[in-house]
Amino acid sequence: MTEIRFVRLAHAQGLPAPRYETEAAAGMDLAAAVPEDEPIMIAPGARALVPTGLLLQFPVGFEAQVRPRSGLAFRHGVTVLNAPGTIDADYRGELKVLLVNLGEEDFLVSRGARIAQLVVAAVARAEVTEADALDPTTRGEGGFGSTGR
Ligand SMILES: O=c1ccn([C@H]2C[C@H](O)[C@@H](COP(=O)(O)OP(=O)(O)OP(=O)(O)O)O2)c(=O)[nH]1
Repeated sequence: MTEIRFVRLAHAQGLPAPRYETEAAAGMDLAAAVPEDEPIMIAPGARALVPTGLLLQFPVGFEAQVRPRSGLAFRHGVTVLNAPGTIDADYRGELKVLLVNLGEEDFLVSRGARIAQLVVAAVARAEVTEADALDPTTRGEGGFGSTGR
């Protein structure tokens, strides 16, 4: 199994560590590391960068994706603006979650609220080469609903 190491910054002390909630869950919930007395208010249409107080390390060849939680999206219209957020294997900064409120009411992010989930995934890296032409295919330039017409 891939090891994902994390460091908890001072403002995340006391919050639950990222972990899989069920045996085969794909994502680990991320908790908001905002001060108890300073929740973040996200007005309708507004966005906020929410700290998690976590530094992550995982092997090269993997990424971590920050994805929305469906319950928050369904109940409040709150989602991850840049979903899936990409956490690079060489990033050593704090993991942050960019939330947007697409709902019609203010949304309050309290300390410890589970705001998003983290999915670790293998990534392929490609060697990029420039060419004069590409190999022909049956599809050719067809796209955007071209099949079945
Ligand atoms: O939701 C996110 C997305 C990114 N990051 C961190 C980890 C990632 O490795 C780094 C850079 O992200 P990205 O490549 O998406 O940002 P960019 O806008 O292209 O900035 P940069 O020039 O720093 O790559 O920011 C987060 O903490 N949360």
